[in-house]
Amino acid sequence: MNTTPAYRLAATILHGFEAYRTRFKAITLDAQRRFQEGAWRESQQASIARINLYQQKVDDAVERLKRTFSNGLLAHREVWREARSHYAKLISPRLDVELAETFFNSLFCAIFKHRHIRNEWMFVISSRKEAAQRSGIELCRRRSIDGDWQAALRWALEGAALHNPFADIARDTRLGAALLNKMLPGTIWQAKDAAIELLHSVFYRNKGAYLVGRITGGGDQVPLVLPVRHQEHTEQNTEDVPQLHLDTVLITPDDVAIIFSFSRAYFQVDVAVPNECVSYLQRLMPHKPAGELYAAIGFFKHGKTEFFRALNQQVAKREDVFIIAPGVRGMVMAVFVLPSARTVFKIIKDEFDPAKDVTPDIVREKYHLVKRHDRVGRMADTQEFSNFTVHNDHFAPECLAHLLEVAPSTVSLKGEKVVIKHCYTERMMTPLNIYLEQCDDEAQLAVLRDYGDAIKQMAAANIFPGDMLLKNFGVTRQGRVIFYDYDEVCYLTECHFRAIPASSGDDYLSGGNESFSIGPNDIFPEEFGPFMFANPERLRVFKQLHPELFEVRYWQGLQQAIVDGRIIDVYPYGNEQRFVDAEQ
Ligand SMILES: Nc1ncnc2c1ncn2[C@@H]1O[C@H](COP(=O)(O)OP(=O)(O)OP(=O)(O)O)[C@@H](O)[C@H]1O
Repeated sequence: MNTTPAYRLAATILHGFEAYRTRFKAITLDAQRRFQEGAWRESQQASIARINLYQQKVDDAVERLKRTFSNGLLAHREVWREARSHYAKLISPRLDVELAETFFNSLFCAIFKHRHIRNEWMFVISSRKEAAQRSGIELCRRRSIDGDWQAALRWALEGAALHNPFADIARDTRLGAALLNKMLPGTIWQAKDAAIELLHSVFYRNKGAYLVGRITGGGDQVPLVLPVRHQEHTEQNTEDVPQLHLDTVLITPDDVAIIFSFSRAYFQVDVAVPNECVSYLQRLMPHKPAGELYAAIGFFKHGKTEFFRALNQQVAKREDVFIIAPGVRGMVMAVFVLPSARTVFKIIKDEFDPAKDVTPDIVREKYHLVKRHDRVGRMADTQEFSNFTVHNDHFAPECLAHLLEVAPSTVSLKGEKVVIKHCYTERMMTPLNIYLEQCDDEAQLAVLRDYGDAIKQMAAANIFPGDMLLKNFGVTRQGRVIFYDYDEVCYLTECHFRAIPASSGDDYLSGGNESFSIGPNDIFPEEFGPFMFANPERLRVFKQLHPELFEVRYWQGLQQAIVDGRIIDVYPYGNEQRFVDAEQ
């Protein structure tokens, strides 16, 4: 047996990784039961527990390393070089090699405080070529249509590992087939070789179970997602086994991409070979970076590894340079972008604008809060980086000068390198204020409706954005409005929604009226208008679309629903796409 310190180091890290994977799997596998029983509150807790799990297991493993090895040994980079090579051999039979490598990286970074990030000592580049990782495990089930789309949909639903019965599967498949008839390209609908293919794994999130795959035929393909939910009237009934229904059928790449969006909670889905599942999903959604798909199935740390590798490649291509983010500059964050990578980088400034009542620690805590919370398709996911290092000529000079000026404690020059001690990255969007200046009337109406929906859906998930200015929201390629400025977010239930007393006149905000004092959490929905829109015509349209947002009662009603434990549905597709009520 090999007992060299480097081998024992590798074996100890692997032990830590196995502990993480075992617990991750247990939480994930239990999603089937949670869905079966309609244990929605438990699902929310499981989701948070699984997000926190990674750091807990890294901390445990660091502790173990420190107990087992002397500091001198752990600080010796040559030992890590050897350990890396032992570890690569030890993990080679595994089906999740890439995740195991990321775990090794996490430990290396924890011990060396994110310094010395080099491929010699950790896995900056994966040790494995993709081709070597084919497991031979069957990912999908498949059935030809043979002219009967309803029967194929019945097979799709009944063959999924869902234990509850469908309330009316004939109706579900009839509606599903009718929708496919309307939406599928003729080349597939009429193809003799048309077939449905679905991943064996079921994707669970919130109150939904999603079957994911594709429809092929005539040399063509479309993605396919079948969202399954509990029948509404059985939901509260604890006596009966809840019955199921097919909620809609999604086949456009945009609709499917929205289901897998970076702005949603991660799926609970048991996948035998993560890398093969992600490759399959990428074939359905070619625009989605692998990193986002890893995150979507719960492996957000490995998503960060993939993101970092892709970013390095993009930077090396030198298609463009880092520039200051277009739009209004932040009072708290210095934001720059690499447009070709569709990525923004956010650095906490050394000094905040006096209008801001937060500290750097509060800002970090708010970003962390959002990371753990259900982002309901309305809040961008972020990755956190320490000691992010890039050659200085990758920056536009004015961008680098700006960062050095506003965040000198975070951004520094080391020779020709720019070292950024801490930053967040997230997907680049078009800031809503800029989008509104550029879009036509039809797009304006759609985006104003979605802006209000975004605020309502975050509120239903117990998040109040704090700062609802247009500049704090972005618009995705699919025209969805997403919130990205977290320094003032709080739980909706912590807010105190108030009406302005009739007698307070114009003095109330200045405190001129002594009988009317304002507390730190007081919020006056009647006053939202001028904060949101400088343009009165836009405000008028918005008020017509979302009048309730300006009413105290509306907000208080939502707070009560949250306190009562009513978990409000937020569908990752339009209400008009749902089959519910379709035949009534
Ligand atoms: N994901 C993104 N995509 C595109 N642009 C973005 C993104 N995030 C931020 N920006 C740009 O950077 C600006 C500042 O970002 P952000 O609002 O996060 O900073 P802040 O300092 O917290 O802002 P505030 O002063 O409103 O508190 C935004 O107004 C926008 O123009």
